[in-house]
Amino acid sequence: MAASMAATQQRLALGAKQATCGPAAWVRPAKTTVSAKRNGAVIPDVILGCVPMLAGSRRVTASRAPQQARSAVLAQAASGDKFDYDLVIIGCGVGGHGAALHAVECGLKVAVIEGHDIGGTCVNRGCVPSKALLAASGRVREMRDKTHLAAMGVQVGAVSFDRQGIASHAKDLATTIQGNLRRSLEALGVDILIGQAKFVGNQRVRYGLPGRVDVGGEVTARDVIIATGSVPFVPPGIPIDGKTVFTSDHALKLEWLPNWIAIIGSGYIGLEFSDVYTALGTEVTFIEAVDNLMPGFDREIARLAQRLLIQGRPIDYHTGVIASKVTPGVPGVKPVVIELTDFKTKEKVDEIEVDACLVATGRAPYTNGLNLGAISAATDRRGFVPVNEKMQVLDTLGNVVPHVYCIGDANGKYMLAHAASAQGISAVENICNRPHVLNHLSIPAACFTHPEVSFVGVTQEKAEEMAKEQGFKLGVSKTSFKGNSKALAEKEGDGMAKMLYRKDTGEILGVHIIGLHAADLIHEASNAIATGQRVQDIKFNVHAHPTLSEVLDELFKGAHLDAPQNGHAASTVPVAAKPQPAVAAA
Ligand SMILES: Cc1cc2nc3c(=O)[nH]c(=O)nc-3n(C[C@H](O)[C@H](O)[C@H](O)COP(=O)(O)OP(=O)(O)OC[C@H]3O[C@@H](n4cnc5c(N)ncnc54)[C@H](O)[C@@H]3O)c2cc1C
Ligand SMILES: NC(=O)c1ccc[n+]([C@@H]2O[C@H](COP(=O)([O-])OP(=O)(O)OC[C@H]3O[C@@H](n4cnc5c(N)ncnc54)[C@H](O)[C@@H]3O)[C@@H](O)[C@H]2O)c1
Repeated sequence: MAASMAATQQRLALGAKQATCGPAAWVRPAKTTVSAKRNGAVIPDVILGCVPMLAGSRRVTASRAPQQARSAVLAQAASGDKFDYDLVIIGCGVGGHGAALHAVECGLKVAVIEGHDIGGTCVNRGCVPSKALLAASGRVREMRDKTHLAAMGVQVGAVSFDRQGIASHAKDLATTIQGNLRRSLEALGVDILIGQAKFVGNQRVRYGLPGRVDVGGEVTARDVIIATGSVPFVPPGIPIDGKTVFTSDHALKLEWLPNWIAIIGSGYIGLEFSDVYTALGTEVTFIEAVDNLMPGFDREIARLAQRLLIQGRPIDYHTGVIASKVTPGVPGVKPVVIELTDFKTKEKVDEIEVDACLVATGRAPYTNGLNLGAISAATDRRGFVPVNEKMQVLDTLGNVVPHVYCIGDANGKYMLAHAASAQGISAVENICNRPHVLNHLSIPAACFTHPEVSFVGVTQEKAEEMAKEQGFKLGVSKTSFKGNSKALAEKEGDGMAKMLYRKDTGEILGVHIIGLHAADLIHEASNAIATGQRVQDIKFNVHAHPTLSEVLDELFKGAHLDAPQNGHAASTVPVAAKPQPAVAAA
């Protein structure tokens, strides 16, 4: 999203003069244009009197305001088409927003329909506020770590924080980013329609708000993208009271700091909140269904993460158990009671009492009420909308539902903000008849704990399976942050990086990093995978010294193929010899 926001600013600075992609005829009308074409049809000058409105500010309207009605008419007149819009996007989270920006750039006339708040989960209840909490609490942790500071000759007095101040930082940031997103859409002439949308047909959508006859309407579009996202998944037997038993939706408000909190689930949300809570003085107990913590991570990285993020902090854990029953409490008066049941035997094994309980057991698609039956589609058993590799929605028989696409959390392929946005861009490319398939194995992921964990591609366990099945030798290269000058200057030598690659072809299968700024470091690897760079190419990249990026430099240089490959990229020259810390390569 940040990237698309930056791109928006850039485009605005350039005056949004002309579409930078799409068929030459798809030139987007801009304020300064005197004549323009849309989908090949010339827009008469008389209509162009309205064109500035397309590129100008557009307010959210309760009903189809005259301005929106006019632009819909304009779109029809312009294209000679029978549709109000080229593209309607249902849901305006980061996925819908990314798709809308790209569609405008491709010259499409676009509307988004949003039922709750612009920016969706990521901006209002996810990435953005959680990273604000992590930033503030991380600062508290750092400043309270006297040993760490003393090792650099720094002394600090007592460090205090204001809980409400931290909570406000998160809320204010969400509000700011939400406003930025809205303005970026308005400035590009995207119509923002408010209401819950449902299909009437493949190319016809109705929207409105319950109990509000003044809100809503019906629009038609040549293509429709479903981008309705997800909501917290709460297992049966767990009543959410929003005070003592809650999901991330409530936790992000940081309304109070319990002395002791149980976190059900040790995935991304569980880990990031354990980082926030322990930094601010709360003790944590993890309850994890699988036999080990962080089951989604590469095993070696999870073991190191356990040492760096769990041990030495006020955290204990129960693994292989589920919270079969949770009874809410009353803050300061009555504890929350959690019954633990063995995940495999289903026998009750324990009962714990805590001040609060955060349920972080995954997310469920928000696809209710879309009336998918009207387009002969149905969700899968878990509520996700099935799609093919072009993000086209599939019906119950696996056939493409014409003109309907689904991106982001709602299709369940990869529940990350940047994945939603990338899928949106991919869907728009396909809508514009430029076949595009997103390589999901090149999408990076990061957990913003202190230190951070990041990865791209497959885990070592999966790579070993692939090597066995496909009969190739797996290469494993590893480096440590302990050998990196920049990390040592920061007294942050804890961490490692690992690369998995094919020893025969040099193909990079996965890269995993845990350590300072791992979330930023992963992109060299993810971009290499996306662009098909191989070990024998990437090891000639040059990295500034001293930077953390040299952790990856050493990782790439430490990879060895079975047989020397012919040549490397012509423009690269082997880096000048510089002392390289020892690198372990399998
Ligand atoms: C606590 C937390 C932290 C996270 N941190 C990160 C992170 O650091 N990095 C990361 O990559 N990901 C993170 N995520 C995941 C990320 O938020 C999601 O992957 C992302 O928001 C998905 O985007 P989306 O556009 O698919 O859906 P959403 O952001 O959920 O947006 C969907 C929108 O559609 C609207 N909508 C739904 N149904 C309808 C309808 N019928 N009509 C009209 N509108 C409708 C909703 O109101 C919503 O605004 C985090 C999630 C959580 C919960
Ligand atoms: N930094 C990030 O990118 C980031 C941060 C937060 C959330 N997210 C996204 O949000 C989504 C949801 O995050 P999450 O942490 O809730 O889900 P998750 O899938 O990452 O982890 C859920 C964990 O809960 C465990 N679990 C499930 N049911 C359980 C039960 N009944 N009892 C005990 N344990 C149980 C699972 O084994 C798993 O370890 C993720 O898919 C992720 O993509 C991303």
